[in-house]
Amino acid sequence: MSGGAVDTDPPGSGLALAETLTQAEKYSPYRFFSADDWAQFRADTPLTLDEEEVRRLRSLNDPIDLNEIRRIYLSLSRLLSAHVEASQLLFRQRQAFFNADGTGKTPYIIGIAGSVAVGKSTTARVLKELLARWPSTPKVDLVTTDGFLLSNAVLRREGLMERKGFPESYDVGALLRFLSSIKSGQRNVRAPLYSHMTYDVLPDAFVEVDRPDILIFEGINVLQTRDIPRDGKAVPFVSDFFDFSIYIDADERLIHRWYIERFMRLRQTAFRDPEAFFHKFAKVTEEEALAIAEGLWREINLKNLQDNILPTRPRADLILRKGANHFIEEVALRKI
Ligand SMILES: Nc1ncnc2c1ncn2[C@@H]1O[C@H](COP(=O)(O)OP(=O)(O)O)[C@@H](O)[C@H]1O
Ligand SMILES: CC(C)(COP(=O)(O)O)[C@@H](O)C(=O)NCCC(=O)O
Repeated sequence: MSGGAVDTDPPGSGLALAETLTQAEKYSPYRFFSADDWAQFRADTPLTLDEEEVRRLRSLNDPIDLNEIRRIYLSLSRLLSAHVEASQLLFRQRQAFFNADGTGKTPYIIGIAGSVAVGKSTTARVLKELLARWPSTPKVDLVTTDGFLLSNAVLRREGLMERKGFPESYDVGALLRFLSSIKSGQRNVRAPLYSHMTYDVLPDAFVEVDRPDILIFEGINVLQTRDIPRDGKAVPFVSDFFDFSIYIDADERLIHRWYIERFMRLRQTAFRDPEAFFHKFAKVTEEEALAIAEGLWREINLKNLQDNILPTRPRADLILRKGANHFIEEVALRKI
């Protein structure tokens, strides 16, 4: 990441504006933009969503609005359009290089990573809609990695219920088989589904992915790596299948606040359902609920963020850094 020997201090991978606008940017693999500068790159990209559609796409507790789409997401959509077009051109050039006749191009895969409660789902859904409305009307699918979690029965048996979301709680083999099938151009590839209501993977429920032009693959773990074995039997990382990756970032204290606020709102909504796994938390006092949310944050999600998610940030092609209220304040784009 440091780009060779230099006399100065090695660049940090942090995104604090003060740091990024100085010496560090010169040696960093990223170019940094304030949200206002980033917004200029939307050029004449049309706004294809309306206020009502944005309301429908956003998650609980995420105040994203049309202005934020205009400010951040139109430039991102334009950038991704350039990347997808370049990838299609490269594909045709490769075909010519091999004198191959046209087996179709396989899906362009965009990974979206970041902490629990940082708002990955909203970003993924908004991008899906914007990309699908390009003039070329590509088919865009979205898959989330929670479907690849081990079932609660297995997690309990292995003593991993308190480690949900940690690397060992996913069926990594299934994740890799899924992405490998997609990238080899297979049709009707099945991805398992997760329910936040039952807090478990859904038995026998799948979504079928049938050769989309673009697949958005979203989850906390998508940029994670593993130790490489010395016996030459290395298996790929999930991100080896990505054409582009995005990390949604924010100060740990903000994400903490968003997690707690969301939990307290879920108590008044989703947890009210007697079928909900967390229904018991709708019935305790406000103070008890707060203590439970704080415990879940501290013991599971914060640890996972610090140990397994944040360390993957420097692997992303693009980092969207949020400030208070979920609004993006800074953008870092990997130099090419
Ligand atoms: N216990 C829960 N019950 C119902 N919905 C939930 C629960 N936990 C999270 N969600 C919803 O699931 C989605 C994914 O949440 P999460 O994995 O934390 O990612 P992010 O907040 O980055 O999108 C969000 O839309 C969130 O509001
Ligand atoms: C299901 C999750 C691991 C997120 O999974 P992802 O889609 O990012 O793979 C997370 O939302 C979660 O439930 N974490 C467990 C701790 C908690 O209940 O907050």
